[in-house]
Amino acid sequence: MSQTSPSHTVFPPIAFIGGGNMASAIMGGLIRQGVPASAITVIEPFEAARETLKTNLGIDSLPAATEALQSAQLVVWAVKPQSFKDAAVPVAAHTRNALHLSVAAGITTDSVAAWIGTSRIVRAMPNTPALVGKGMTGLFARPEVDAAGKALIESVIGSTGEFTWVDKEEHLDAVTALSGSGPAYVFLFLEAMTQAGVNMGLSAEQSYKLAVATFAGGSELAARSSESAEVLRQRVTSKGGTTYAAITHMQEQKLPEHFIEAMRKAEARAKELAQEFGR
Ligand SMILES: NC(=O)C1=CN([C@@H]2O[C@H](COP(=O)(O)OP(=O)(O)OC[C@H]3O[C@@H](n4cnc5c(N)ncnc54)[C@H](O)[C@@H]3O)[C@@H](O)[C@H]2O)C=CC1
Ligand SMILES: O=C(O)[C@@H]1CCC=N1
Repeated sequence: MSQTSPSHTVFPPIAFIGGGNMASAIMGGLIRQGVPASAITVIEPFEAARETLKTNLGIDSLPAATEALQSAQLVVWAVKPQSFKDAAVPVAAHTRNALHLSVAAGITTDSVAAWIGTSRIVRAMPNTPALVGKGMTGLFARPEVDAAGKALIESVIGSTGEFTWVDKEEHLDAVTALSGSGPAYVFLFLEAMTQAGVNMGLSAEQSYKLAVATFAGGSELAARSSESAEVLRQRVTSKGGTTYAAITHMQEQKLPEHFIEAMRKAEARAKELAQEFGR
């Protein structure tokens, strides 16, 4: 079940560990909901990233963990999986009473709990369309997270788009392969469709516009329709027509099978990340 956040949420003080792409997407959502930049504490060691946060979101960030973290009731972990363990050491002592939200791919909540000394953890897998309020996020809560904690997470993540809860933590690896990495698949298709248009004589600009609008329109039609993607596809595909020629070639080349196999690779990589960078 997909949901969006309730409106008129009052957000408590929130800290972000890591102020890169994903953190910025979530902070942008919070700011759109009316959270003042001054209510957000960010630990971000790299100066260039701190300047970007200031310029884009008006947020002042700190280069290292300080006692300022103690006021945070929610700590959002948005560092790379390989940086998580090192980042946790200086933060943990200040944040044991907070609720924690990790967006790191692969890293299990068992690892996070061992590093930060509390089990009040929600693990999330967002995606970059969160930057424009069109994100899709998978969420998993440990049993130690109560209903109020889950409601807070729904408000924070809901400010970036839609979300769905999974009952088994391992399913977040599937979510990672599907919607977490998924925007990159869309962009790869956009690149290929644009190139095809150029090869057939269209300008790059016009070709890209056609491709982007086709993805957006196809997605919107699927979202609003009660019919399956297969039926919607068949509606476009006149027997012996142009679409039939393209789809038949894709099926003969086993494009769907290759695509499914590629997503298995992403899921497997998420599990490897847990092994490589977990506790
Ligand atoms: N980019 C994406 O599409 C998605 C990313 N994720 C996850 O989000 C996490 C962050 O990814 P991005 O935002 O793309 O990476 P990013 O590289 O843009 O941001 C990570 C930030 O963490 C900072 N950092 C490094 N060491 C730190 C430390 N010790 N303390 C505090 N901050 C530190 C870096 O300077 C950097 O600005 C990753 O774990 C990734 O798996 C999840 C879903 C989608
Ligand atoms: O590629 C990655 O590892 C991260 C997780 C999902 C999207 N980006």
